[in-house]
Amino acid sequence: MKGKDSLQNDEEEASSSMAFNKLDKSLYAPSWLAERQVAICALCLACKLSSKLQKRLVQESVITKSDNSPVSIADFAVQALVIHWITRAFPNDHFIAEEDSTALRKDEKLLKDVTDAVNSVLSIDEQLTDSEVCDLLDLGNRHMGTNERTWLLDPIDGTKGFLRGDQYCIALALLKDGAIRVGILGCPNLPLASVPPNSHKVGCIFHAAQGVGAFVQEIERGAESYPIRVSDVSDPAWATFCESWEPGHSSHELSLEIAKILGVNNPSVRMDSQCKYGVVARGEASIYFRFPKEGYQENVWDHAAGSIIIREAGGMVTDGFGQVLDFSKGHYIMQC
Ligand SMILES: Nc1ncnc2c1ncn2[C@@H]1O[C@H](COP(=O)(O)OS(=O)(=O)O)[C@@H](OP(=O)(O)O)[C@H]1O
Ligand SMILES: [Mg+2]
Ligand SMILES: [Mg+2]
Ligand SMILES: [Mg+2]
Repeated sequence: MKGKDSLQNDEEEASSSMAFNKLDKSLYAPSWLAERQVAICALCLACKLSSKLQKRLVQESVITKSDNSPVSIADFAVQALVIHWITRAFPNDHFIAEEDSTALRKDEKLLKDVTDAVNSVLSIDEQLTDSEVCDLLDLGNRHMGTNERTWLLDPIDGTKGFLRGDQYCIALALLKDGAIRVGILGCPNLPLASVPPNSHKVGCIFHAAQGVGAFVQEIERGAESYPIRVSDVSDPAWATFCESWEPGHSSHELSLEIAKILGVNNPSVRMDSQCKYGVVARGEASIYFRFPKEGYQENVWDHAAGSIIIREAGGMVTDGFGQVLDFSKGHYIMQC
């Protein structure tokens, strides 16, 4: 039988172990290392594939979706490839991705071109069939519970830029328990840095994880990562802002008007895709304005990865009312 003291000891032990558990959690917050490594690997391969496809652009392989936006072989092939890579490492994870297999299931030649493209960057023993490619694509369109680990994927963000031969990126983010935990942007046409010694190297990957920071690296597995910070310019007169290349995606007139009111003197940097978030995260521009037409609802995959990279680089991403963005409600971004 235990005396008072021994009970007291048990209580002390229990409370100290609770304290340890608390301490444990705060000291060893997840760094999402495995997820970052797998996602960076996936994007290295995906960037290799998209660069190859951008070089041999075949305009007849571009189709127009029901919302009038373009989609190419590259969008389908990259989505299938990235989902293939992530599910191999994390078979229970879910996805919300931009594309699906509907068009491919109706067009044998297009499906074959997409499967060939994916297989061109996979080893002989990993080759996928047409039907596996369709199934992988459709994994991006299953509904998930709000607490499930869910990857948000834009296989080619800035498809119009991609087709023009300009900037685009591959955007991947991990949502868990309602918040974005990891974000990766593969930007094959963006210089590694704007200043020497790395300005001549083209192509970079931005990556960030909650509480870990934001980094940039070359598009190469195992390449060294460099920490990045947003600009410390506080006087708008010295600020540079960026905005969409396409005036139909974001009003150039409105951003110019607001820039004038703020006293921004520099001309805007117009660039396709979430590459804009990367440019702001490493301090080459200080503001990203986006003013879509009234009624347009932003997709989660168009901003999730960019947002965490900005936040981890010391910046802020909000809607026009200063509210943080909610990525946890499905395809569309909600205001918190
Ligand atoms: N009407 C409208 N308004 C606002 N945004 C739209 C609109 N239409 C499309 N999109 C989305 O814009 C994504 C491309 O990113 P950006 O607009 O930053 O780049 S761009 O310079 O305009 O190409 C683009 O992403 P991708 O479809 O992945 O290319 C779209 O999701
Ligand atoms: Mg699109
Ligand atoms: Mg997009
Ligand atoms: Mg896209």
